[in-house]
Amino acid sequence: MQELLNEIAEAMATKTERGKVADYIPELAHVDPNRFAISLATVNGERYSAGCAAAPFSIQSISKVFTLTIALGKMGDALWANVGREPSGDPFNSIVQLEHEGGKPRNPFINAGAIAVVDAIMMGHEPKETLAELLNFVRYIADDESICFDHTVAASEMAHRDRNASLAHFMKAFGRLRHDVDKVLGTYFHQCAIAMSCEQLAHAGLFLASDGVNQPSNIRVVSPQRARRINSLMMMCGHYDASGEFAFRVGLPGKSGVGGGILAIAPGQGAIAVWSPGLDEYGNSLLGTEALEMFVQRTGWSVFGH
Ligand SMILES: NC(=O)CC[C@H](N)C(=O)O
Repeated sequence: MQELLNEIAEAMATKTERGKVADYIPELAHVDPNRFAISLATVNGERYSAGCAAAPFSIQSISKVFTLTIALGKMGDALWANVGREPSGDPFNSIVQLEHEGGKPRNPFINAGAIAVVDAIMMGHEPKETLAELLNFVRYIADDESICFDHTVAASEMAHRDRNASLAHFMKAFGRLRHDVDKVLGTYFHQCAIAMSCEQLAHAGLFLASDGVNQPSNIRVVSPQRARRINSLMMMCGHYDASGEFAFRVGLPGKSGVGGGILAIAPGQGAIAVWSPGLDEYGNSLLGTEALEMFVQRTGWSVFGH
């Protein structure tokens, strides 16, 4: 397995077409597009990495998996009153469907859906309390107390919030958000600005590969049914309007972020985190997807087999 990850990292190092680093959040534009990392954490407790797998990066929308998990823990199926479970077929920051669909976002992984999820988690509390809860959860599932928010990235996104603010205000106008819009956005931007390495992310995702049980601690995080459902949502919606393409090429539940990370879950096998900052036109990591495609071709770990 170590050899395979080395091979993947070497293959990615030779690529000249590396995608485009996100610059609509100016702070993300400074990241070196030549960086690459891959980490695998298996359900048997094995760990393999190649590239700069200990380097933290902005996890961005990958955080939406963690907030969804917390929200389902707090309110269970009541969450679905305000967030749907269908792929949107539109870009991650699109507003168009909200108007026709009563302000209810299609799924928890597009921006509107994630903003609704964070509003649901707040439950009348202040942003800093919600963020402390989120950080504790992420540190717990990654078994790493060093994980932090990158406040510079959060501030950069707050300063350029017009698009996400539009989504939030629009939903609020439909009565979908309970809290003050700026407080919800501040919480959402910090959530997206969590910095993690591929090693930490693969560890954090392991409970989803393991029927809801964190490894190696053997502590249950969610029920097997909930793990299955979160994986289904990642498969159908985790890459926005390129979710079908990702399923076609990789065939694993996956969640991408505009920081260039992807967390992929191979149920019963392990969690794989990849990072390459350059994005394709849908905002998903170009080489991260290629690396995962190579990984499943060689391991046969796609949920659809070889
Ligand atoms: N796709 C993403 O990673 C988007 C997250 C980013 N924080 C945003 O709201 O635009």
